[in-house]
Amino acid sequence: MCLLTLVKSKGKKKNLASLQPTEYHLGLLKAKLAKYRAQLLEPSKSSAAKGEGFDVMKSGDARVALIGFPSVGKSTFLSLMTSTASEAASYEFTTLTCIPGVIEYKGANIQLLDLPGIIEGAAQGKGRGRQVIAVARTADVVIMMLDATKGEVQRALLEKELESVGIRLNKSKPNIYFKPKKGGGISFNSTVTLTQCSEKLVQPLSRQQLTSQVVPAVGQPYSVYNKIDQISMEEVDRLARRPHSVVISCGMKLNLDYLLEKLWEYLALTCIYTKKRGQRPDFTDAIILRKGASVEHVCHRIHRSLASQFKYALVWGTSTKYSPQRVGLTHMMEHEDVIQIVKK
Ligand SMILES: Nc1nc2c(ncn2[C@@H]2O[C@H](COP(=O)(O)OP(=O)(O)OP(=O)(O)O)[C@@H](O)[C@H]2O)c(=O)[nH]1
Ligand SMILES: [K+]
Ligand SMILES: [Mg+2]
Repeated sequence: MCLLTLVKSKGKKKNLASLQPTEYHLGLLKAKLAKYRAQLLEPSKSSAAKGEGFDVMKSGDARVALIGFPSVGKSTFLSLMTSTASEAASYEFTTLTCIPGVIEYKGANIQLLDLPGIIEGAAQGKGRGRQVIAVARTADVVIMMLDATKGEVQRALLEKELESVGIRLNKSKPNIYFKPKKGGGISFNSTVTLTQCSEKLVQPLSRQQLTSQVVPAVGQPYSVYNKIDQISMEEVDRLARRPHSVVISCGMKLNLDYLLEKLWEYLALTCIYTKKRGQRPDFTDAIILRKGASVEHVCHRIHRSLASQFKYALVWGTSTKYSPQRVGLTHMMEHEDVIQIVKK
């Protein structure tokens, strides 16, 4: 629900008016900080050559980045899961750039990115840390790949690195949408109760700052402990029970299917099928959207101008009370719903 509508309709004008001036200044401060952070993450001119090969085009329905210390098995994993071969070897820093591959799963194309190993201090620019972290920020899900033989040490260090650059850990993405208004400013929409920000607070921020700060680019990272062929059964058992964790062995191809299932859950993609009037739904070609997508999102995916010609839609599936149900643009779609759009 739009925050402003909420404020007006429920007569809670106080909410906006009582925003502390300090909060407003905090908003400005965060905007500045976001700018500095963005600069920090950009490779400096002299190191431009080092950044070569990191600008991989986004493709497919979602992007997953592999982050981890050297030689944990990131490249081995990419080569196993995709048709791309990424060189793997027993020495550290085998991979020096970003290598993209594609996982095809349940009709979706998931872009998987292999990256160089990062070292402690990556966030401050050690090694290729900045470039790697900058790529991680563009991902829908980050897989923290860990060497199971190194126990918990790697996980704690890696979490510290990622958190120090503002990558939110183990928190789901907030459902906040925004777009620039024609007359200036930003229109703001949220499906959750906001505790940390408000419409007024985000006005001083530019679109880019909003993307990087208010709506973090990265969802929950997932810990994947590789090389379980090298540890005891007890240790496998212990690691597998840790929250947000999956144990695998690339070497012995163990538990990879389970990892894919979990990854799919984590991505929480929503498959929508379309149907023309008087015809059966087209189950061969799903529209794949992120969780929390509305009818409006579906329209945008079909055609840019469809939302403006939209009259109503008929929806069959778990998102409706009865099927079909006549719904408007703001109706939230659920996984495997069928939709028929009626134009004006
Ligand atoms: N025992 C065992 N070895 C593995 C497993 N997965 C990968 N390896 C080995 O670990 C070494 C490093 O693998 P890579 O895939 O190059 O690791 P990486 O994380 O890409 O390394 P960098 O690119 O150097 O950061 C190689 O010798 C692999 O054969 C596994 O499940 N078990
Ligand atoms: K390696
Ligand atoms: Mg590698």
